[in-house]
This record gives sequence, C-alpha cells and structure tokens, in this order.
Amino acid sequence: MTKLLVKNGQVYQDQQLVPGDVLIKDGKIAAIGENLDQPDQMVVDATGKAILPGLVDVHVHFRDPGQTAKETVATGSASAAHGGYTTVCAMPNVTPVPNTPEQLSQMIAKNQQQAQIKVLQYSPVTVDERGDELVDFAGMKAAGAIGFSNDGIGIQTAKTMYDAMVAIAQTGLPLAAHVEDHALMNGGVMNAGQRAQELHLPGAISVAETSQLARDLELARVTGVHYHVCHVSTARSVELIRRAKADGIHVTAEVSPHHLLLDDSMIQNDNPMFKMNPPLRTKADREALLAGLLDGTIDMIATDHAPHTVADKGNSFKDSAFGITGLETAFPLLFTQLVEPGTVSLEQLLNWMSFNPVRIFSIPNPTDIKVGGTANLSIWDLEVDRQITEAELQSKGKNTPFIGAPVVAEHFKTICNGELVD
Ligand SMILES: NC(=O)N[C@@H](CC(=O)O)C(=O)O
Ligand SMILES: [Zn+2]
Ligand SMILES: [Zn+2]
Repeated sequence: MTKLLVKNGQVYQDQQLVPGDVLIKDGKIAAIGENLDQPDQMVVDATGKAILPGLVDVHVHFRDPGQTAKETVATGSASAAHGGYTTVCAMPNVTPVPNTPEQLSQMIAKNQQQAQIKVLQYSPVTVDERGDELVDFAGMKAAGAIGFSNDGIGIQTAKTMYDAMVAIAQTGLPLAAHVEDHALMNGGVMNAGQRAQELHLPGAISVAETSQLARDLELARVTGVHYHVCHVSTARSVELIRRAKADGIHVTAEVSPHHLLLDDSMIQNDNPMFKMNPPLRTKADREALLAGLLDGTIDMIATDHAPHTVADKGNSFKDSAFGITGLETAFPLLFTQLVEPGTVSLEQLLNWMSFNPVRIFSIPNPTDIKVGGTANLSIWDLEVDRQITEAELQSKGKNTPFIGAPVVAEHFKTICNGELVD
C-alpha cells in the first residue's frame, strides 16, 4: 500500500488556497486537513508551496514512433510531468500514422508502459492524415482513442470533413480540427501583414484559418458532431465560434499559450523560435483570444507542444520547421503574465488548464482535489523570481522563444495517480 503525505502546503480547495496537508493512499486522496501526521508514510514537505490540480493538455506531439530524435513517449511525458501535467493527449502525426485500431491499441499500450503520467491518444481522421480515406472510427473508439484529429494539416475538402463528421458523431468522441486552407496559405511562414513585409517573409492570410472554420461550423451544425477547434489564432475565429455556440452548435475550442502571450510584432529578426502553425497574429488578435477565454467562447488552453531538433529548427526562419515546445513553460508563463498582474484569477487559469479539459474530453483521470478523488496534483512555488532556462527543460526539444523569460512560478513536484512522478 503506497502512502504519501504532502505536508504544510496551500491546498487548492473550493477555488481557494487553504493551508493544509494532503494524505494519499493507493492512488486516492485519503484526507485533507491540518496536522495529518501518521506513521510510516513518505513525506513531501510542501512548506510555502501551492498544491494545485494536475494540469491537462489535450494537444501535444510526442514524435514517437518515427522522429524519436525530437521526442519520445518517455521524454515527452517526463517533460509533461515537469510542467505539472498529469494527463496529455498525443496527436497521431507520427510515422507510421496509427491507421488501424490494431496499430492504435499498440500505441496506447506503449504510451501506458513508457509514460509516468497518463498519455491518451488521438486517432487520425483519414489514413496517413491524407486524402479522403476515412479510418474505422468505431474500431478506433473501441481501441481507446480519446478523439480524432488530422492535426498538422487541415482537412482540405468539405466532402471529406462532412463524411468524417457524420461517422464521428456516431462515436460521441470529439473531432479536433487544425483549420488551415493550404491553397490560401500560399506558402506563408508567418502572419501576412506589416511585420512579414518588414522581415521580407512570405505571409499567410488569416482567412486561411477562418474560411475553413466557417465551413466546418456549418458542417458541424448539420452533423451534430462534437467539433473541437485546435489552436485558435484570430479574432475573427473567436467571433465565429462565439456565434456558433450561441446557435447551439456543439463546438469547443482551445488556444495555445504562445498565441495568448505573443503576437507578430514581437517576432525577432529571422528567429525561427517564433515560427509555428497557425502563425502568431496581430496584437488585436491576441487580445481577442484572451477575451474569448474570459467570456467562455474558448474553453481551454492547450500547449501544442511541438518539439524539434536543432537540425530542423536551427535554420533561417524560412527554412526551419513549424512549431514550439510548451509543456514546461505553459504554467509558469501564464501564471506570471496573467494571474500575477490580476488579469485573470488562479481559478480561471486552472479551469482552462485542468478542469475544463477533463470535463469536455471526458478525461479518465480527473483532477479535483477532494477526499476520495484520484491524487493528481501539481505542486508549485509561486513566489520565486527567476528566468526560464534551457537547462531546466526535460523535453528533447529546446525550441521555444521563452528561454530567458522572467517567471514567478517554479515547479516543485507532480503527483500522478498517487505516485511522485517528478
Ligand atoms: N504547430 C506546429 O507548428 N506544428 C505541429 C503541427 C500542428 O500542431 O499543426 C507539429 O507537429 O510540429
Ligand atoms: Zn495543428
Ligand atoms: Zn499540433
């Protein structure tokens, strides 16, 4: 029987930080209160630390199998644990793509074996994330898929999206969409506009995102599928989702930390760490994303953790890969830049980073801190004065524009299913 006693922390209960200890037995929270001394348990001294729910990220890339120089299930999940996450959902843009229920269940078994936290797995929508050959949706659900996604590429034709939605609606699982029309992107590597002109880089117009989103919302309306929008990046997308929700369409949405905290005016000259899909947009877009979170249009924050090697990311802006890592920087940055100055509350941030994803994706690893609940905790020092360093990152991918960013939060421990995982 595993026993763990987390002592003298500030426990997040009823939307407040309350002084206390947390006693954990056999994966569950056995008691919460002051002075919970008991013989023969392992003690974690959390004096001065905040004991928060484990974080949940519905959008990560672990590159395993196929590109294990960038990340593996083991390093990706270690990175997640170090960032305070107890559950993540891995995208299927790996090589080979898990196209069949058998391949997907093998991946899920491997995730379970090699990860210290819960790594749930998306099924692709179409075979090899290409063309129009749909996967066996019922079989993928039976194999354990958490949802369906062709993340990395938008589904280019309305016919494929419509057929997929009709079938996925039957499963009840979410269809998580990367919305980008390739032809309209026209080879753009950053947001089209003044900054792209200054940097002499090809720009992608934001209607590449919004036109496909508008199409999908109309298809979701008639099919009734749970349609989840990945990494929303424009003000107009927020407006389209807001109206769709008001119309009763079953749509949910995520935004990434980088789209909330950065915009294209901040892109440093030819620095590929600012390159990702969808691209950083304008300051007005960034402000609209935060407004969308605040009014409930956007439901959650997901990192889109996209690790790359130096060989792929260390070139010019134009020639580097798209994507940045996020698991270890998300909470410290968002706490520092949004909660500390009072722009949002800790309660709101934890809803977006833990409780809403659990509820909306029916995550089988809940994070409520209550007696009898599963012990999924992230423990933080929230009163430090430091900078993010490359050395602290456990991900193989060091590709983030946030090295050197000042933060007031520092990871202390993560407990997943009652076990200390970092
Ligand atoms: N976001 C990115 O720029 N890249 C992601 C794919 C994706 O999320 O679309 C990746 O897999 O590298
Ligand atoms: Zn994507
Ligand atoms: Zn992604």
